[in-house]
Amino acid sequence: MKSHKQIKDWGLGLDTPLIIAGPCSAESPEQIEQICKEMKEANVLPHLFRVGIWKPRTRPGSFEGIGEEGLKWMEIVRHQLNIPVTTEVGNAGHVEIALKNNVDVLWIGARTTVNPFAVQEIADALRGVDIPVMVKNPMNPDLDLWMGAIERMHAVGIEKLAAIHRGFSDAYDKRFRNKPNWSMPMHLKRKWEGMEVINDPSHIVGKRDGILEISQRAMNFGLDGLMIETHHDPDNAWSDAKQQVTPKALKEILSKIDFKKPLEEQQPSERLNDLRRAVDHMDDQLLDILQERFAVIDQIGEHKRVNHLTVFQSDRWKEVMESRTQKGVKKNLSEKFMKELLYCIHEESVKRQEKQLREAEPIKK
Ligand SMILES: O=C(O)C(=O)C[C@]1(C(=O)O)C=C[C@@H](O)C=C1
Repeated sequence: MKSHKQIKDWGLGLDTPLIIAGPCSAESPEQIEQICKEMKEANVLPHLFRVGIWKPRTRPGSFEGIGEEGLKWMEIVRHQLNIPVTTEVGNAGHVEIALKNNVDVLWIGARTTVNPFAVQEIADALRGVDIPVMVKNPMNPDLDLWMGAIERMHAVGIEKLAAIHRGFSDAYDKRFRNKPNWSMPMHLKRKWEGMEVINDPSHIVGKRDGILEISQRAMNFGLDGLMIETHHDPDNAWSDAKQQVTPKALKEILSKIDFKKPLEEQQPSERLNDLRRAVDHMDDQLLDILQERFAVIDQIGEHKRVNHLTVFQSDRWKEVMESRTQKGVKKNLSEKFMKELLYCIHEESVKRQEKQLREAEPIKK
């Protein structure tokens, strides 16, 4: 297990669920001042103020960020709100400037995570520096690439680490700007014990509507915080105008979310224990049934071997797939689940039978 420091141990007085808010891009000192003022007026104080200083844009010609000057304006945030500040770094030069300007937390963006050369360059620039780093998922749903970027930070001694789920680029599904993949953060948490994952609904949804829904889903899945782009005048923002919300709207969103309780705060519940015991029992039954099914599959395999039949029987398989899927759907199981389950079972059947053939009939040389 890789040891790292969780958000509460970053020494910044932060805790989960971590709320990060602030504009997509720093535009002017007046803009930063106004956002802080409206956050105070709306009585919504994020734990961490986000700000984009260098913006990786899809096409040249869009606003590419204000640069170092914008970091000087972070004094306004410290003065007005007294909270730490985070910004995105995309190369070693950005790291140097961010550190010089006392940025408290860095994040690595999706377009950078995708490129191990860039990530390594950032890691090398951070060797020996004690600063928290949050790593956004890469553009494409590749868990190893995401983990690899976090590992590169860890390998140079960065211990204060977290991940950010901002969704994945999808050529076909245009319901989202970046489609969420809720199993990916769960796999990350399983593979890297204790890794906290913040959700970025703004980049997932790409517009104001839907931020609440996606934030709630993130909490339902047990994610550890939210990063929501916030601007005093979203429609006139220099970047991501459609997806930013006002401080007042942020307050409303946060007040509607049902933040789930951490495990340690939950009351031990007899009802939950009873239900879990029932599940344990049913899982045992499922395993017995699977064991029996594969015992029959092995007998069919032997029959196929003796009679020189192929392992894969497409007509039979089609029939099994269709009839079981229909039955499953009638029992309120989703078609997608049925297909994935049956596909998995079939794969295993075919592998077992092929292994039987391989082991029973060594090829004569
Ligand atoms: O019916 C067979 O021939 C089987 O071996 C069983 C089975 C299955 O798992 O249901 C496995 C492989 C075949 O492609 C079709 C079906």
